[in-house]
Amino acid sequence: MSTRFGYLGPEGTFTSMALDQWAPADGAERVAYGSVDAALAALRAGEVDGAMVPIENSVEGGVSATLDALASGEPLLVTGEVVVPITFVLAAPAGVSTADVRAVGTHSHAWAQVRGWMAATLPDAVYVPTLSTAAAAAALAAAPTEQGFQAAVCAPAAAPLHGLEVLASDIGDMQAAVTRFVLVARPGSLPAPSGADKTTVVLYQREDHAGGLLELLDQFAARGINMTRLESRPTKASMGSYCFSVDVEGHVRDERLGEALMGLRRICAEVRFLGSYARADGRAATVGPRASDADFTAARDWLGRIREGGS
Ligand SMILES: O=C(O)C(=O)Cc1ccccc1
Repeated sequence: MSTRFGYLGPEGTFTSMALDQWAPADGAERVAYGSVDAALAALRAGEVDGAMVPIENSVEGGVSATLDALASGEPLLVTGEVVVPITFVLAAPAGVSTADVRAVGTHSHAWAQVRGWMAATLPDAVYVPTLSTAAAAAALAAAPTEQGFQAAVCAPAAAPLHGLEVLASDIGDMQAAVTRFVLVARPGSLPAPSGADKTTVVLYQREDHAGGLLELLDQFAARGINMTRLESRPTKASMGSYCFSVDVEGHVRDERLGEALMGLRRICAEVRFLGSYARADGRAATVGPRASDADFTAARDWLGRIREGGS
């Protein structure tokens, strides 16, 4: 049976490029969805076997739609990550020039990354949000006069794909911008440790109290675990109620991570495990002093001995 991958479409989004990178031109079927929520709902419903969604951008930060959809609802697991360099073009149907552009359609994360260029080049242009960058390009190509915008900000490859011409290239404010995408699956078997892994969890506190976040983070720090991302997201239950979405280096099968998660399970109202997966850059985890598997196993063996009256 071939694998079916859902993704934030249509073809030509940065997410579709992440999927190209993850599953290059093998027989896997690809199904485009209009939003992150739709792609993850299709995965939960069993329409697809995996879904590629954007989670974090080096300029604009976390993708709230993805963080929130993973933090609640039927459990899902991240099974891999892909990092894609991001460059943007301004694209429009043939015959439209930069001087004609009064409004620009694109994804909110793309707009945030070209704001400086827009302020300098098209200071009066209005931003029109679309569900993805390629959705703006596809809409312009299908009905150029009905969108309320004359140009789209999208990936360079999306312009020819959707029959648009490039008015300006490389319009991103930060040359080195990258976006991190995750491949999500329904719960099942975990990827085996690769030696260079990351683990993602969402932590829900029991009650608000002084030092509460410090207590959570200390579970990692005390066991020599390096954190690579920390975001607070509203739980949506009431004003001021937050959960914490955290990436740490290592695999749940690592002794230090297993012990940290047990510590968190004791002190949190809920710990949502979102997966252990190979990190895109292949960099091995930085492990604090005396926090290797052998160190933890030796300490546990010692405890076993003294419990039996030994030393
Ligand atoms: O809209 C897209 O092309 C996406 O894949 C989401 C996105 C938007 C801007 C930067 C990175 C990802």
